[in-house]
Amino acid sequence: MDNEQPLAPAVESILAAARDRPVPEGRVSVTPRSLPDALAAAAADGRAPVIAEVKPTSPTTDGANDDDPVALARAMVEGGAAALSVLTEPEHFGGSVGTLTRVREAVEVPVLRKDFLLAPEQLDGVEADVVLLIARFLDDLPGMLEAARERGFQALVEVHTRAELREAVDAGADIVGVNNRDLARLEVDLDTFERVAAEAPDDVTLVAESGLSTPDDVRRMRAAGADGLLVGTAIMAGGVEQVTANTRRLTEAETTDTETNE
Ligand SMILES: O=P(O)(O)OC[C@@H](O)[C@@H](O)c1c[nH]c2ccccc12
Repeated sequence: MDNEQPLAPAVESILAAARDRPVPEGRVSVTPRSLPDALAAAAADGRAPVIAEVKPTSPTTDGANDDDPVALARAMVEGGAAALSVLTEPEHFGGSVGTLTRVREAVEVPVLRKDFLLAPEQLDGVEADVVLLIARFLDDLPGMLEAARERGFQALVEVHTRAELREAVDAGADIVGVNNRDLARLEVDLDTFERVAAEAPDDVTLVAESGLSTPDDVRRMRAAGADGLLVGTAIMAGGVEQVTANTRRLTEAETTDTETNE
């Protein structure tokens, strides 16, 4: 555990709930859809490689989006999303593992399980193509990475600082997300990705996470080396009838038309 600044109270509360969650029975064994391949295929197709996130609510969002998660997910894929992320944290993000299963059955793109997983047994209980591992919360990151891979998962290791990036790379992470939101103040700063990504080895798949809302943000993160862009709030805004357009606006950020129009 990396103790820089104290965590925000909301994050402490999320972690306490994560520690208390019942351990799922059994053990999953996944045949994953490749996230790096899906991101690369989108980029080769001229689409900005967006991972669109089904996030009904969050500690930094007002209210909740009650639209059907499967309808939202389909709308995101229709808008060109290369992959999806589904919150499964129940108490603070309105997620569930059942939602993830239904979404993964409904789409063909890779699906990331977004949750606060602290121990290997918590990886069980639901299949996903990718699991999120947050470096700051894991005392034994290499152990969690190994446990994830033993079950067939790909792992997206989330970092916020250069020190955490080194930790992730040393642990053998090959997909790294840089969260622009800091877990101490819950504030977003897009410089974070630029600063941290500059230090990443070339063979790591890099994902820029949080706070991306405009085509300019997408182009900025791509210029700084992002292979993927994780976007929740800006895509969820307006509900299901808006989601396809919200997604398309970002996936088309790199086409000539969009650039000349803005
Ligand atoms: O809604 P945003 O700002 O587009 O962010 C999406 C995603 O990065 C964010 O939900 C997130 C990043 N890391 C997390 C860890 C747990 C829960 C959520 C997250």
